[in-house]
Amino acid sequence: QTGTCSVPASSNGPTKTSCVSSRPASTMAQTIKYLGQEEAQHIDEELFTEYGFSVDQLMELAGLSCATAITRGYPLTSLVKPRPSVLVVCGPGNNGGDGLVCARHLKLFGYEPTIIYPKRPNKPLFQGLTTQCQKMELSFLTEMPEAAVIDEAYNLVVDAIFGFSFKGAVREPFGSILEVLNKTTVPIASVDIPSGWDVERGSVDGLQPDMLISLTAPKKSALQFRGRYHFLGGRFVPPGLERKYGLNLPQYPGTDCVLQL
Ligand SMILES: NC(=O)C1=CN([C@@H]2O[C@H](COP(=O)(O)OP(=O)(O)OC[C@H]3O[C@@H](n4cnc5c(N)ncnc54)[C@H](OP(=O)(O)O)[C@@H]3O)[C@@H](O)[C@H]2O)[C@H](O)CC1
Ligand SMILES: [K+]
Repeated sequence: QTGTCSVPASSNGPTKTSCVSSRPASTMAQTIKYLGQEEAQHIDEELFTEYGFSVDQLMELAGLSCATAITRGYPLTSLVKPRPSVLVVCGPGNNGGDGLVCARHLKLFGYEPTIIYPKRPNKPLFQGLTTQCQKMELSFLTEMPEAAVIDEAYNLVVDAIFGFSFKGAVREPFGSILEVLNKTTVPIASVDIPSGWDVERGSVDGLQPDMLISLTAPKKSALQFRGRYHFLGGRFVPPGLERKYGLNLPQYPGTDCVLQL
C-alpha cells in the first residue's frame, strides 16, 4: 500500500504535494489528497455550516459506507466462524456514532454484530442510535472481552473508537481496550483512522488493522496503513468543497458508496 490512488480523479483541483505519496510526477494530478487533522476538522465543520448538512445525515452515510466496505472485504461466505459474528467497539465521539450506524447496517446485511460502547454521550443523537441498535436486537457488552475470547468468538472487530479529533495519550477506559485489540489476531476494520494513531503521523506500535475505511478523504496517517483493504467512503462531498480543499477525489463507480483505493 503506497497511499496512492489508481483510479481517475473526478476533479482537476490542485493537488498538494506535501501530503501525497511517491507517485511519479506525471500522474500526480490524479492523486487523492491526504488531509491533516485541522483540515479534516475544517471540512467537517463546513459540511455542517456552509453546506447545510446535519450530523446524523452524514453519520448515516459514513456508517453505511463502513458496513458496505466490510461486505466487500469480508463477505458472509468467507467468514470462518460458524456464526457471522462481528464485534463493534464504539468510542465517545462521532467516530463511535459511525460505528453504531455501521453495526445497524451490518445486521441488515446478515451479520451478527455485538457492540461495546463504554462511554456514551448524553446527547439525543447517540441515544437515538443506541435505541435503534437495541431495537435491531443487537447485543451490547458491558465489559471488553479478553483478546483470546475475541479471537475465539468473532470473525472481525470494527474499530470505531477514535477518528480525526483524537489527540494526546489515550485515556481510560480506551487505553485498556486498545491494549486488548493490540493482542487480538482476528482482522480489525478501522473507521476513518486506526484508533490510537496520531491522525497525521500514524503509529509504529499501535493497531495494525486489516481494513481502513477513510471517510470523505484519507488523513495523512493513512499513508502508514499496511493492511489489505483501504476503502474510501462518505460519498457526500459537494463539488465546491472538493474544489476549495483540492481533494481530488476519485470517481466512485456507478451508485457505489465505497471505492477501494
Ligand atoms: N466529515 C466526515 O467525513 C464525517 C466524519 N464523521 C466521523 O466523525 C469523526 C470525528 O468525530 P469527532 O466527534 O470530532 O471526534 P472523534 O470521534 O475522533 O473523537 C472525539 C472523542 O474522543 C475523545 N478523545 C480524544 N482524544 C482522546 C484521548 N487521547 N483519550 C481518550 N479520549 C479521547 C474526546 O474526548 P474529549 O474529552 O477530548 O472531548 C471525544 O469524546 C470522524 O473521524 C468520522 O469517523 C461523521 O460521522 C460524519 C462526517
Ligand atoms: K477508528
